[in-house]
Amino acid sequence: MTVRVGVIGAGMIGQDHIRRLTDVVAGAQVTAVTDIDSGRAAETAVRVGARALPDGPALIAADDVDAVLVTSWGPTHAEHVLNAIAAGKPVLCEKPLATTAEDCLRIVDAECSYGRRLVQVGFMRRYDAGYRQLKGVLDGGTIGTPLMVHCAHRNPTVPDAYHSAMAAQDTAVHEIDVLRWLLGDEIVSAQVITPRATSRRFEHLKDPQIMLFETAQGVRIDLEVFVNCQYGYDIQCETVGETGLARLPDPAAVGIRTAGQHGSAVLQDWKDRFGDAFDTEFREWIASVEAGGEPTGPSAWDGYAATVITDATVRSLESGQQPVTVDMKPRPALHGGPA
Ligand SMILES: NC(=O)c1ccc[n+]([C@@H]2O[C@H](COP(=O)([O-])OP(=O)(O)OC[C@H]3O[C@@H](n4cnc5c(N)ncnc54)[C@H](O)[C@@H]3O)[C@@H](O)[C@H]2O)c1
Ligand SMILES: O[C@H]1[C@H](O)[C@@H](O)[C@H](O)[C@@H](O)[C@H]1O
Repeated sequence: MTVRVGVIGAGMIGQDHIRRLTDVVAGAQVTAVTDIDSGRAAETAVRVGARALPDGPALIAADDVDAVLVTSWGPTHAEHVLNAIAAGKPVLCEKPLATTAEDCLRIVDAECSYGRRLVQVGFMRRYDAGYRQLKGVLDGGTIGTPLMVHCAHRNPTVPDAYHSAMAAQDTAVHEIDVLRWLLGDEIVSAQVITPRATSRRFEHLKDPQIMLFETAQGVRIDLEVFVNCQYGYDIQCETVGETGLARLPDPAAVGIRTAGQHGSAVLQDWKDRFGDAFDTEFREWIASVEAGGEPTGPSAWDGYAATVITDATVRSLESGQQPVTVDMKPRPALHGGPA
């Protein structure tokens, strides 16, 4: 069976995922595209042999759409995801699930009322080969009980439109999701500290930022977010346990020795660093839709948790850099809570 996918939002990442569904992932076909820029939707549809539809509701209702991909702007996600649940169609929503915790909860509640999981959130790091190896080591008990995690998330530069809260909402949100998954633990408090600011930033931006998280089991996480580091796109994650240490592998790169030096190139772009992870994410999502089962990836609950934790992180940044308690609602039975 070919899974027929309708795409809402044909911008930067929407185009990349349309290419992925068309050229990379077997068993999928993009049959419908919509964008508030109707010219962009029409041009994209012609290119991939799909139909351009006027808006999200028309696309979700279409008979030739089995599953929905939401890649529009964050504030519009909740409406499209709620409509997909109402239509009983599986939906993969790029992060964030919604921009407010209240909207995330409405989605969680709608799914619970529907009675089965339909929603997957686009946290692609869970599909990265290195993170999966790291999780295998932690779950296998090789380094004993985890005690501390040291992370860094560095981008070479960011545009003027990137503001200080985005360090949590847009950037650290990837660590927030992947660390909850890696540790099988919940983040219960967040704090931000701002060191000396780099001169290579737009004036309004606090950069770098150090984020400190604590989990329910008492694991301490420190995360450096430095989005104007100049030298490359660099993701580091080192877990210290009772009997050892496990480090996320760097992407494979040719070692070069020349002119009395040795070294290797550092990637410059997150699309290169996580391109394979996105491919795996989409392969596994399409396989789950084809099998008619529930999605196996990050859930609506994970989307809710990420939004609540990023909200607490931003509150710490904006209110004196003190620790802020993460206030999460009880987990429903559909998402592993008590029956
Ligand atoms: N997983 C990741 O690492 C990752 C990376 C980049 C972006 N994203 C997320 O993907 C989403 C899109 O980001 P982008 O960089 O592609 O943005 P973009 O601005 O390039 O594209 C968004 C597109 O959605 C369209 N759009 C907006 N509202 C719409 C609506 N209601 N209906 C139909 N179309 C609508 C816009 O016209 C635009 O073409 C964001 O939520 C972003 O956070 C995730
Ligand atoms: O939207 C991007 C993307 O999510 C990247 O993975 C992250 O490194 C960037 O900081 C962020 O701005």
